[in-house]
Amino acid sequence: MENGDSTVSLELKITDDQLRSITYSHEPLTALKIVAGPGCGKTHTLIARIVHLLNSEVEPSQILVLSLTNRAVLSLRSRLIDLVGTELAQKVNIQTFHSFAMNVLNDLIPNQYELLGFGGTQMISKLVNAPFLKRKDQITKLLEQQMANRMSMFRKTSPTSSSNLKVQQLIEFLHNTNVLTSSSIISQCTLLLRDNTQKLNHRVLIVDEFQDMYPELVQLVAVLASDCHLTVAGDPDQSIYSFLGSTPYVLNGLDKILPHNYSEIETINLTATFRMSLPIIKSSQLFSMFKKPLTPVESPAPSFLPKPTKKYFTDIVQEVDFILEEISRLVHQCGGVLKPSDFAILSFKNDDINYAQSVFERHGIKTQKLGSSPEWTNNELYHFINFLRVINDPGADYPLISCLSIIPGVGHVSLSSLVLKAMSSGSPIFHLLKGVRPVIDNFVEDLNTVRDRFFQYFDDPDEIFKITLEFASKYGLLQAIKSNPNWSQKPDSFYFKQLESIRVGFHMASKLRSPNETLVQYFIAHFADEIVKPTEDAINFSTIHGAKGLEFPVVFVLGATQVSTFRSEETKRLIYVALTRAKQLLYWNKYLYHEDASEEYKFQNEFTDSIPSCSYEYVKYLSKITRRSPPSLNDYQQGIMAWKTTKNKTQLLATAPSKPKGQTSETHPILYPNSVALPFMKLGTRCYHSAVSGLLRRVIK
Ligand SMILES: Nc1ncnc2c1ncn2[C@@H]1O[C@H](COP(=O)(O)OP(=O)(O)OP(=O)(O)O)[C@@H](O)[C@H]1O
Repeated sequence: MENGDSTVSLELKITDDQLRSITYSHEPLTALKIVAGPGCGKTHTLIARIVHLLNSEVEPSQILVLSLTNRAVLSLRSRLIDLVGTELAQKVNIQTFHSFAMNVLNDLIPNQYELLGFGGTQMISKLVNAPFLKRKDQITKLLEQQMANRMSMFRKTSPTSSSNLKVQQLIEFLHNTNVLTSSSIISQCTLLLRDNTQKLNHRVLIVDEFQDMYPELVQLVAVLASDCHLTVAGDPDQSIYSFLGSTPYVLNGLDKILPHNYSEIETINLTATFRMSLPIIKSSQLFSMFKKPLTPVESPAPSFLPKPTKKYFTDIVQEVDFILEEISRLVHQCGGVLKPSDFAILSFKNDDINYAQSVFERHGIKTQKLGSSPEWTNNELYHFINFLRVINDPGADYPLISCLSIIPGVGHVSLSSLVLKAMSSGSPIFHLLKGVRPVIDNFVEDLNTVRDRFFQYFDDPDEIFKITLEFASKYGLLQAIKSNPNWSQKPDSFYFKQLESIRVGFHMASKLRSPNETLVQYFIAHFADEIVKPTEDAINFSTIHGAKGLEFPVVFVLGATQVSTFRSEETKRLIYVALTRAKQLLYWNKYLYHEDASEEYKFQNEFTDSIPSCSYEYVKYLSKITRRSPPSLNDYQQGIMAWKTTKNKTQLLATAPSKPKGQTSETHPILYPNSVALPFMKLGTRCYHSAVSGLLRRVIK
């Protein structure tokens, strides 16, 4: 394609099937479906296809690429940048479904829509005081039903006292304040686009991870595909969002989703995997529903590749101790070929992963939690953003009521009567606060003082962060944190690290904002895009959902609390995703007292109960996978000896050199106009501690 006077060229190693997928026609009303197992290069192929499109006179802005998570979007963007450079890659429209839908809503309707976040569901449960509305999923489900029907079905079940806010009034309040749930954002966007598709100018729509499309997303894809070319990629065995309504059969049913005027739908299967060793392929195939043929690109596979290890534990304490010692052994016996970032510990449940991470941190080992949105947006620290928004604009009802809902001493009656008054008078809630409760009067008085300081320092990220944190801490943030039943079990670093990522987010916002917006406006619009780029000196922790699409040389799957492995097909698919994140060494742990007798016999051939040996031959082989120099035979032997003679083996891991000699870790964020990638460990940790440790530590511990 002509881009100024430069031409983009593509030099990649590709298989024949990948080449066919990359160069397949992009005529309007044709579709290409790429079905492939883990590591077969779906993402790799999609990126190469985008480069091919750019070379085929498709303008970058005419390519719309949608995926589910920030992490997937970041990965697609950074891989595209590697191939075509930042300037051209930035022009290709790569977004999550949610940010795309939110942008469409905000472009087509002159309202500032916002997402009902973590704080919102907590606020709602306090506001309506309905016993049937306690859990986040119940609230979200109810709101979605209500928003969809725009009618109250809950008159009978909603509270009857006149001072109570009824559910339908709550819906109206949220509607007036332009608050949407994550799935209603998608459905509202679909409704709008049904009448307005001409406002979008894409010629090609590309959707990655298509197996995870749930009904609302499928409808949006159908509308967006109405007069362009569609390419989708997916793996039915990796469909793990059935709780949102997705099914592994959605790929099969693509023809039923697409408009009738589509002239052809071509399917290309990719079967060569570039990721997993042959023993890992064989073990993971036990969990494949669709039994797709999958072969390693390396053929024949060397005979010394270790089988995955299957270990049994009675509880998670014992299990995590084993993992700690095993990682320490591998790091030392492999003579520098494996670094902490090569290890991933994956689990079914967030609590397990938090526990495991806290044990590692207690031993002084650096860790990082992977996820597709910043961790603090899914816990009590989310309230920080509401305080920030209230300081920035007290007239915004939704963040204001969210803040009021966590102030100790402000109860359901005050909150609901405020909302009802605001609805009947049409005044902003801020104008109605006087005299409601003494604590609210103090809040208003402090808010006015805080706002003076806030606008004085509007361009100073550290001050903005500090002012907001002080104010939020005084009015309920700390109590909200402490109300979490698990707060006392979390390591000291749990909230500190996340606060640090917020503070660094402000720094990034001050660099990335455009001249006509403030750093706070930028931060408010983009905080959810932040994801932490992995660093070399930290071990990775993630839920299986959060590790989707990633790969690591060594993977441990936590299992001691996973009582029944074969409860459902969905669980099998989760296990499949977990096992297939591993390139070389895989540990699948299980709960000792639960035997799935009917299935267990199948594992005998594909797993072993011994730990893999680190022979020199294997270490040299591993060095090719991790692209690090192998140790000399002498260094290797010394590592083995050091391991044998050291008593405290875990301590050995904490003191392991974090970086190979002469090599610096690559922690630079990739800066996109609509994302904030945060290398938070690099930017002034000390300054942050002095800013917040006094504040938080005093109250939390
Ligand atoms: N033709 C190729 N040549 C060399 N490496 C490749 C090729 N195709 C894919 N890879 C590598 O294989 C690995 C897996 O690729 P990719 O992430 O695109 O797979 P995927 O099918 O999207 O995986 P998953 O299903 O787990 O999301 C990556 O490290 C990628 O760089």
